[in-house]
Amino acid sequence: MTGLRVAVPKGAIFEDALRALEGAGLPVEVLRENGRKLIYRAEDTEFIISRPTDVPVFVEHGAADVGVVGKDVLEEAEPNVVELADLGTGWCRMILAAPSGNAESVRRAIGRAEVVRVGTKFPRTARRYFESLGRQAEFIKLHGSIELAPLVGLADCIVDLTATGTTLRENDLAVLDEISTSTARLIANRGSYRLKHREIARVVEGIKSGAAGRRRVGEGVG
Ligand SMILES: Nc1ncnc2c1ncn2[C@@H]1O[C@H](COP(=O)(O)OP(=O)(O)OP(=O)(O)O)[C@@H](O)[C@H]1O
Ligand SMILES: O=P(O)(O)OC[C@H]1O[C@H](OP(=O)(O)OP(=O)(O)O)[C@H](O)[C@@H]1O
Repeated sequence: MTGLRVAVPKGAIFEDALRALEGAGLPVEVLRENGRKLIYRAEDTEFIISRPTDVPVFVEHGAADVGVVGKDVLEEAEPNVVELADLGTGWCRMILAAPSGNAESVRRAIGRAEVVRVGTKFPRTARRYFESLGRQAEFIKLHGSIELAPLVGLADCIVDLTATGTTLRENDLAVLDEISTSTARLIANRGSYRLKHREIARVVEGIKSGAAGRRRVGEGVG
């Protein structure tokens, strides 16, 4: 019995988010219906299904009490929310990459402080990275298939996520630098965290103990 509204991201981290929320005692089974509904109710918990990048928007504005979102999205959007737990899943890397054949010339261009064109879904993250190098760049905002940009002359390089490396490999792109790593996080609305502290703390505890188990399993691999 939580009385919480929970924002769940569709896409890459949907299943992991369900498993973590389930481990924290939330009645997520209803979300496995596979329909087109956007709101699901079970017991006194409400789940809303949103685009991953919109999860912090719903949470910041109080339209959801808590939500699950990648750290990469939090670093890009810097929403005014409380970050409460690391789910330990949805691991990926934010990288700078360029076509293998151009990788060295792009690296040299950045080294010479030439203004390179960067295709990315994460322009603020990319800008911060170039600023940390003391370099300027032109950022071209895209919403998907970022790897395409340098292959068709839209950009010299990209700042994007990679997990298995398959997309980079199949499109013949090389990693020039790793900017950060990301895993899925539980976030809460600031007001909800005060008003529904006990309910949210219970979810956080459940997720943290589940995440510890997930890390132990992961550590045993390889
Ligand atoms: N290939 C991947 N493997 C594992 N996790 C990933 C991968 N790509 C992204 N992620 C993680 O999952 C989150 C959601 O990614 P997904 O690809 O489902 O979103 P999206 O459809 O691009 O989002 P939106 O449409 O809202 O911009 C990312 O923010 C990141 O934390
Ligand atoms: O290293 P990999 O395992 O191949 O994963 C990397 C891909 O996953 C994400 O794309 P997504 O699937 O979200 O599609 P998108 O291009 O439409 O954003 C990311 O933007 C990469 O393109």
